[in-house]
Amino acid sequence: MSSSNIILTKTDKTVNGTIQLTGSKSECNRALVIEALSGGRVKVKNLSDAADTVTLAGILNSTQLAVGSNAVAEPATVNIGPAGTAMRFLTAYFALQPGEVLLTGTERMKQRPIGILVDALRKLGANITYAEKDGFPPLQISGGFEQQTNQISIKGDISSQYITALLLIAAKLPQGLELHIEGELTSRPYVEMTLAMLKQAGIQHTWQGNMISIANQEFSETSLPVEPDWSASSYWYAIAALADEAELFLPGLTSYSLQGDSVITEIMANFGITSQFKDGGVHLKKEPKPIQRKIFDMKECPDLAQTVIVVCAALGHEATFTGLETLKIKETDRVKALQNELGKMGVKLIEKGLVYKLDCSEKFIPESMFINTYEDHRMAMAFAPLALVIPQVEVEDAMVVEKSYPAFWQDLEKVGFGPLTP
Ligand SMILES: O=C(O)C1=C[C@@H](OP(=O)(O)O)[C@@H](O)[C@H](O)C1
Ligand SMILES: C=C(OP(=O)(O)O)C(=O)O
Repeated sequence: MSSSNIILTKTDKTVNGTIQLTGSKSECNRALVIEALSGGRVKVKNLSDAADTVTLAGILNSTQLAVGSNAVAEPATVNIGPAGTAMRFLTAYFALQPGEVLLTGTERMKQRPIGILVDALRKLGANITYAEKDGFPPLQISGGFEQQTNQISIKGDISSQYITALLLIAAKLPQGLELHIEGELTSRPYVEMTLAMLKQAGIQHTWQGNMISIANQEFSETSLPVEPDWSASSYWYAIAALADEAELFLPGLTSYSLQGDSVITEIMANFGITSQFKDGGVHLKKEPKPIQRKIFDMKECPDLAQTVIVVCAALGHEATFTGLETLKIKETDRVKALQNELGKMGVKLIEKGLVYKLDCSEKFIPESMFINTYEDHRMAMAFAPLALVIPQVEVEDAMVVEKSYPAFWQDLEKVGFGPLTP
């Protein structure tokens, strides 16, 4: 598929089908770093085809080979593209590995803050300098260091990815790590996912109050299976919510998941979507009912925010949203991007301090709508379901979905969204 726009139409408002989702990029990215740190004792199972994961796997493979052949004497430039999670995890990983690396990414990556993580790693003893702007990638990392302390304090309210990055390397630190989380912890389920996966890989921890401790210890010989991506499932829940009738089967998803985004089942129950776990997956069914819930807190599931806000806008449901603070430093400023695009159907997302209110009083359904995507996969995927309520939806830069869900458009085509005109 070319990197051009795509046009979606869906005249028939019924959606039926089976969609096999790719693996969770969050789980995969953790599993890959754990595999690399374990020296191959831990093996990843069901690698995702998300571009961020493929990029990370390629980098870890090539840099491990380079270390083996002593070829890292020359500083290597490592370009992580738009993958924020991988950027943060690799910063900690390369700080530990011997060798010189210039770690960089897209122009947007150079605007995504990393100072909190760099400060923490420097306190541990790591040698990291900023190649351009203080506090932001690219980073010059001179890997391998003598550990200065095992006590680190870190702010918890900007990104949980900094915390995960430190936890992933903690067991390899000679003195282990005692991580004190300052203030509120955002995206908490992602930290829980990290600790659960480390545990599967044989790494024990304690978490008491604001303190997470991991001693120096060995990884076990084991495999880490990766579940399908619950964040990706959210677009199917949105499609079901906007369809007249929907019956969908998503194989491989189970009621117990390491992914906090599995909370989409509870969120979408408010929109009449039932989730039944059987046949080795989840069955979604639409059973129309009035929407009751008025307040949605997205702090623990920020990647679902766009999906849920677009569904509310399309249904004219004037809900209130909290926990959107971190959206401004993701692939784009997602709050601004949502405000711009919802504005094209007369819906406003009004910021009042930390609370956002959806105002649908001037909402209208245009004949066609052009969706700008701001190099953000979730803008493309969250707005695509609008083709069920707007006769024609054109989505800019269709390839953007590759970051986490490369088969998204093909999957839409399977259930009758079309013609998909590249
Ligand atoms: O650790 C992870 O895999 C992720 C953590 C979250 O980021 P923040 O902790 O920055 O909110 C989430 O938005 C991102 O897509 C994936
Ligand atoms: C925020 C996201 O990813 P990352 O931070 O890894 O770029 C995302 O996938 O929504």
